[in-house]
Amino acid sequence: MRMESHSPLGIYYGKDDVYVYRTCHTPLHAWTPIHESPVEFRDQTVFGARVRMAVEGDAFLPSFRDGDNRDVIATDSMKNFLLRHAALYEGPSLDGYLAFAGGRLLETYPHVRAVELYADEQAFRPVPVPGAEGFEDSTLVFLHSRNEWSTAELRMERHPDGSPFVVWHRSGLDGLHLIKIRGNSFVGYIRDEYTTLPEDSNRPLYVFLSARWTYVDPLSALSNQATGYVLAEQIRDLAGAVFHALDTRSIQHLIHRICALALVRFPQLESITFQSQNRTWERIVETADGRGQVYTEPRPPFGFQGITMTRADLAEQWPHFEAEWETAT
Ligand SMILES: O=c1[nH]c(=O)c2[nH]c(=O)[nH]c2[nH]1
Repeated sequence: MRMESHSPLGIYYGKDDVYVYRTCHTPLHAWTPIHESPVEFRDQTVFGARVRMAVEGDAFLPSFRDGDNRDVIATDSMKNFLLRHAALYEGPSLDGYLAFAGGRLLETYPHVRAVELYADEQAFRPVPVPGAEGFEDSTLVFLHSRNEWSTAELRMERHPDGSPFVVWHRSGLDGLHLIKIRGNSFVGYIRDEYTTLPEDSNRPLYVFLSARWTYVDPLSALSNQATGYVLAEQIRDLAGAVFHALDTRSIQHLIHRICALALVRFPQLESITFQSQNRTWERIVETADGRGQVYTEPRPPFGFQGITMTRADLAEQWPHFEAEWETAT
């Protein structure tokens, strides 16, 4: 999910796909342990990101209108700026790195009115190696994980005194693909002359998920201590645990409960968004022993769902959610 930035003049430019790798970075701690996840920290011996940076400002109009490049920061220089600032960044989080680099960019180039930064984590996890007491994490060899990844995005502008501030910031999780092999139904929907889908009281459900969340205080994620940081791995595990525990009546039902529990578990979050796509496999045949099924990929088109839940939404929609969830699971 890569969004465009829009300046009042409708002009912006920047650099995309800037790959930043930094070794021997400090680990990122999961400051709020939750019942649904064993993850305590993210090893960042290899910290990787694919970054997109876009700048806006009236000062760039002459370059668009007249071909006058005197105020243009070459996008090649932007790439160098991002890479050099990866070495100078003292905090632990991807989000904090973006805020650091964005703030320094605004300080360095006073004619830039706003900067937007987006990053997809390039996850490298230690491989298990045999040690004296069983398997342990290698400190030398890391696996480039092609599975789900964390994201960070923010916009920065400057105060009247010239100092930079964060206009908005979101952390996220992309590429999460979860299959639940039974315990899902989809029944009771409108049946009319357009309906061909049979009701299913026990379907497998394969969903592609992505999430975005905002903090009550962005410094929880952006400061060099990042003492309120929510790891995307925790959101991933929470989504998996909710899927496991819930007899899902639809994907809408599932993502509502995931958002609600995330807000309960992480009081530092202001809102959470989940988007889903229904990729439920097509059932072909039962296995010979009658215990399993053979499936294949579904054909397009694919249904999708989305929800943004704020703390106020949760209080209004379901004031006793936490107690009811604990009782039900
Ligand atoms: O979880 C679902 N929600 C829907 O709205 C829907 N519509 C559909 O055809 N299948 C599904 N599944």
